[in-house]
Amino acid sequence: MGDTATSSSTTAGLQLLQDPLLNRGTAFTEAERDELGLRGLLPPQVETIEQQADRAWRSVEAVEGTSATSRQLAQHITLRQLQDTNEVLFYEVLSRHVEEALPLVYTPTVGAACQRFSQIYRRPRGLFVSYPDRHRLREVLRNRPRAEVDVIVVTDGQRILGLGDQGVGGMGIPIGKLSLYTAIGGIDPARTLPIVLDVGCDDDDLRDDPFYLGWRHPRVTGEEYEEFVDAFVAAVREELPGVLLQWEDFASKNALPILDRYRDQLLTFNDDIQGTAAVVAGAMTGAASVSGTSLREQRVVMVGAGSAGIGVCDRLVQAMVADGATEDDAVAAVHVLDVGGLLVEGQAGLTPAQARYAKSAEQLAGWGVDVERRSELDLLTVVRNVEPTALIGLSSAHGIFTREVITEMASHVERPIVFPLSNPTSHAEAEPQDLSDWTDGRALVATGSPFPPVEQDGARRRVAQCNNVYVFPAVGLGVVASRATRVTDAMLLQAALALGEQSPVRHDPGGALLPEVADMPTAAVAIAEAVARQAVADGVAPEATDEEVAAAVRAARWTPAYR
Ligand SMILES: O=C([O-])CC(=O)C(=O)O
Ligand SMILES: [Mg+2]
Repeated sequence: MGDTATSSSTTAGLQLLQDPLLNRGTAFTEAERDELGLRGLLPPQVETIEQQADRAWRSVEAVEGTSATSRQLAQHITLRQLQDTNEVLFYEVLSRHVEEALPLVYTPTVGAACQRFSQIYRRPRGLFVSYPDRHRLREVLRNRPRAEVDVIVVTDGQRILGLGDQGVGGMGIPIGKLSLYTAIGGIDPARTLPIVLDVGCDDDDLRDDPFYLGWRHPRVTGEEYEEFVDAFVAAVREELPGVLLQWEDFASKNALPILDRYRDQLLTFNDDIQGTAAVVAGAMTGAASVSGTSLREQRVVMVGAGSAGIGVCDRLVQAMVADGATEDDAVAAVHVLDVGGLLVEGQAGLTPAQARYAKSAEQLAGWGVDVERRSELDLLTVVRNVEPTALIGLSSAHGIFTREVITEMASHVERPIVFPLSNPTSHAEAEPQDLSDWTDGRALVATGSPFPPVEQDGARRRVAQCNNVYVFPAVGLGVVASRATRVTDAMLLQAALALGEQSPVRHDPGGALLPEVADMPTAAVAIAEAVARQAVADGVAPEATDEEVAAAVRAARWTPAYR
């Protein structure tokens, strides 16, 4: 193993075969083999990309494992190796098998790949920006493997999916997200850069694992952490001005402060807060359209007052206002509960973002409850009094959407919109099948985690999963195509509304609230156009007509082909 420093390792032909962006493997033509010093380095057959993709996918399917999970992880490794060998071919395989391949390169399998990052490590990809290098971050960025970059996805590994602190292993997430920026959004893979900020790891078992590849140190926190993130952002601005910087899987306590600190300074957004909220608002738009109600008429109960829950509420309010509601009315129509009950005015410890939704005694007059006692303002009481059209969970409280709560809700509205969004499955607020059974199939459901189709009256219905993958690749495409310099809230709202327009349930009553995985690349084009148009309207992108925007989106789309 390892590179041997013989003269043969430096031949131009071999170098070409070892560069995943340039390598075409057996697809190099006879003429190219002569021209590029490849004669003899490849078996004699010249193949098409179709033949190569066929072989590659068969090798993924042939992978065996002792359990479903171990097989999927081995398939993930196989696909990652293909990505590190020949990227065009990797994306050709992904585009042909997007439905089967997506769960292998992305969630849920990428979670296992992060947990076992140090065991399954083969080759480096992206940039490892580690705390001990804090005084040389520009040097680190200058060493980036690709000169021109359109999109960075960065994590510090502290809150990887629902799996907690993975330290340097968090790198699997930026790699996986960027694969989808290309496979779905059509971002040129040569212009993507995954980054992990290695600021230590608080999982002792991981840190003490003899194979652990990260900096073996407890996490840097407080001012030191902030200064490091600041230094990283400064280095990015110096080295890659204008790049889209997506924050991913930071712990709640850091995610919002980081977003607030940089959102007006950089082309940036947080995928977990803003991306997820846009997808939920998109699913809600689709649901409202089939329920025969408008967005501005919705009465929303949100269970979960963390940054994700409040982020969803903010985006919904924005959508309701865009639909004609006043801001005051929209905010008044959104009720938020935390573990202690409904958020009420004067409650201790509310953040300003939460306080926006806290209800006054006046607003609760007529409920017949003592506002001083929040424990009386529990979910069932709130549902009984608010008669919500939509009930959303980002609470991690498994099963909190009980039969009693749902039956109560369904007695007031014809098509109750119910989104149990907590991940993973074991934290979901309800099971889609139960929601269907308790409402005779009237509930309009979207989840956070994947669930099997729901059976209703002998028919099977796919359940929409509100994953941010419906939005982030399209935001990237829209931003790159329009040469936007900021990601504005209005751009994310337009992404949500454009996604809602693609909701299959609009033309098929048995359809899901969000598009099929196989239709994501097509949906991404429409969403990207909406994002780009709004960037122009907001003055954060150069002037362009709608036709010019559409043409720019088409032109910006990279598709796998040997050029
Ligand atoms: O990666 C996903 O599937 C969704 C996501 O951003 C998260 O759970 O953090
Ligand atoms: Mg995430």
